[in-house]
Amino acid sequence: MPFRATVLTLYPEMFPGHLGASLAGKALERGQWSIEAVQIRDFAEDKHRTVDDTPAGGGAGMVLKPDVLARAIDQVSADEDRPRLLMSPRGRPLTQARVRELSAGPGVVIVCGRFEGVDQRVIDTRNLEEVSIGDYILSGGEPAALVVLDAIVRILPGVMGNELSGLHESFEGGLLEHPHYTRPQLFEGQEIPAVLTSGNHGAVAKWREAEARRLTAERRPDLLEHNQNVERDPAQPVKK
Ligand SMILES: C[S@@+](CC[C@H](N)C(=O)[O-])C[C@H]1O[C@@H](n2cnc3c(N)ncnc32)[C@H](O)[C@@H]1O
Repeated sequence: MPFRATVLTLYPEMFPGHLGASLAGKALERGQWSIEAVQIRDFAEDKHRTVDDTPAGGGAGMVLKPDVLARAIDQVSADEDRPRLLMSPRGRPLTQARVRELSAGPGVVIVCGRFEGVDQRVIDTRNLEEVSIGDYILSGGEPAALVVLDAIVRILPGVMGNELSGLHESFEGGLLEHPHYTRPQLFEGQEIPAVLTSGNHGAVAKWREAEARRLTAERRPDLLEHNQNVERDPAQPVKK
């Protein structure tokens, strides 16, 4: 069964968005994955199709109603084992490791928050996994859902042109990736590092490893602390 994404949103017209273009779009056309955007408002039962209400305890903004959202979730994912994600700045930050797990599964149900967020009881009773895409606030969960799906879809089997290239990315081996160069040999007075054109594959691998470590230490020392035992040959695919 191809990977199946169901997105619950107040703005279904935002999907598939950029995922309808390029390699993800071609894979979508080929049926290698599917996406369905479901309008949460269709599950409101009053004549104004109300989806939000004022926060208990007072304060600014509105909160997505649990009854409406629960009906939507139950309708699209009753009796099945796809993980249910809630896009949320309070969630666990998305990692490439979690992306790999999700891409190996049957699909995902993604709930996009709006306003101040969603009622806590629907998070608890419907077992929603809160996922953040970074420490900043978006106006809604839709762009976050597109980010999560982009990361998943690009590593589905057969989606990327060169399957191996996905194994050499930043984070895959616990390090940021080394810098890249291509022709021309001389650009605005700057040469490609000689080792990369030496034809010595062992030396190239060593240089890439050293550069990956240098960049990681400089920009993301937290990654090195979490991956003290990273021993990686960048010429080899990363073992999962
Ligand atoms: C304006 S935000 C709500 C922010 C919330 N009041 C807070 O302070 O945590 C509206 C919705 O956008 C989505 N969102 C905003 N920032 C996000 C982020 N960094 N990662 C994932 N989703 C995000 C969530 O679905 C959220 O419910």
